[in-house]
Amino acid sequence: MANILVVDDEKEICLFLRHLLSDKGHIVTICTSRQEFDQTKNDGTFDLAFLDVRLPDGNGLEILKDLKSIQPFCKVVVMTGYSTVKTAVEAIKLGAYDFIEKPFDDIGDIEQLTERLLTDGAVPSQDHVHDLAARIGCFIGQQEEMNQLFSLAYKFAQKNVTVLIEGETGTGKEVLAHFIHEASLRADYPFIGVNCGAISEHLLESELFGHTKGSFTGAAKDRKGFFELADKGTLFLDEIGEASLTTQVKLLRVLETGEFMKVGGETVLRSKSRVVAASHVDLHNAVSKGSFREDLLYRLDVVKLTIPPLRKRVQDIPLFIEDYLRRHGFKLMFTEETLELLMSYNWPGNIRELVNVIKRAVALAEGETSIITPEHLPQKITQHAPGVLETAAAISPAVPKSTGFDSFLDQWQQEIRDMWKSEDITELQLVLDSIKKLETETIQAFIDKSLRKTVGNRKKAVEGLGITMRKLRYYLNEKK
Ligand SMILES: Nc1ncnc2c1ncn2[C@@H]1O[C@H](COP(=O)(O)OP(=O)(O)OP(=O)(O)O)[C@@H](O)[C@H]1O
Repeated sequence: MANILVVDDEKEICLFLRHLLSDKGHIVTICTSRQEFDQTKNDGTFDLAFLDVRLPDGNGLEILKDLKSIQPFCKVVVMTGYSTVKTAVEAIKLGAYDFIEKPFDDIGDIEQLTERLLTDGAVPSQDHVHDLAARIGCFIGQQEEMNQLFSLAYKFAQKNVTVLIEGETGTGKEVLAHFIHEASLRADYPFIGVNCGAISEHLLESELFGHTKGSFTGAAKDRKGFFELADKGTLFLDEIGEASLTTQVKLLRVLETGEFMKVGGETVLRSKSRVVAASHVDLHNAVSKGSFREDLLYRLDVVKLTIPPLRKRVQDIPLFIEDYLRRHGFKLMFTEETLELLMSYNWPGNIRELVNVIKRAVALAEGETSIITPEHLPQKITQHAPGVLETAAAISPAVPKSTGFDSFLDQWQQEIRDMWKSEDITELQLVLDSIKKLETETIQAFIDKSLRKTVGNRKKAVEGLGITMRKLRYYLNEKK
């Protein structure tokens, strides 16, 4: 017998849960408002709470924080509608154990969840997350942010919601999508990945939705698309931001209704697969530029998981290497100095780049030595040692550092705002001078950034900047 709290302004939901849970022998306390919750929260100890996230006189997340601080051992399940699933992500970050969607589809699910939560031993812990990750060769590391990310992914994997993964190139978006698939009830069905940016619009539509015989030149027979082949599994749409606007309309339709048609087909088919989408560009920016549909983003962005770049979790690099070497059966050791160099590099290609650097080092050391030293690393990393950066900065001493540029931008904005707000008529020359200053400083800052990135290599810098060497010298005040 357990003490269960139900907080929901919908009386039918409260009565339903009271009926369901007291039938199982539990004591159920009901609050239909924040006010009632405040009056009840200190009445005894609750083992479990079902919380609505939207109350007329309060926010469920505030109640959650409150409840967790007074009764830290009370397990909390939040109840959401489809439009509030995003709030569930917040709730889980704040310590809720799980969420259920209203209206309730399956009473059995609630009974099982209650049973599971009230039987401590059956509560899936962080160990389950790590065990699954290890089984599929997915590294999590020790950083809090990554652990929280994988635990969220694990929880949402079991739900029927679309997941959007954001992260720079090579951060492991596909690896995470695969983890979600394996953690879901769909694990026995296919996991199919497609890169929306790698193929032409026409081919992409045919790959996704299939085509009928004769629908285009070369379509010799009917073919199933990924939505059909994935069946009840997971379809991973990588680089979704690259899909054309026409394909986006069709994707929106499948996500909204589950319906689609083959290219050239006339029969409406239904998809049961779950979509996990990924993008290395910020899709909200793409919406504001008009290259991505807002309604599609709304559909995709139900649960957003953002993978941090490797440079923000360099402490995990030695662990990653250890894990990689163990998984591949290499009996090698990286020296402290080598690890330090790897940790001070900025990894624009993220884990993919790290894997390539490890593979290269292993290949160079093979048959020669079991100790990996800086000699086994590419120059871009050994040259990135502290001191080299200072050399790069010394090349253009007049240039502000990027943080300095940030504060310059703030100051500049303020200066223009002050002129704009001034009651007096502003001399236009002052405005023009200020704009000129912005131009000069911005150019200098971008040049500085490129020189830092190329560790002072001017040839590479001009290639990236798309300017001539002469122009670079001009900007660096070395007019020749
Ligand atoms: N968590 C991880 N554990 C183990 N290996 C990883 C992990 N994340 C990434 N990798 C490695 O990095 C490579 C790139 O990962 P992945 O393809 O998932 O990145 P991505 O973010 O989808 O890249 P892109 O943006 O280019 O599509 C993988 O092949 C894998 O070797």
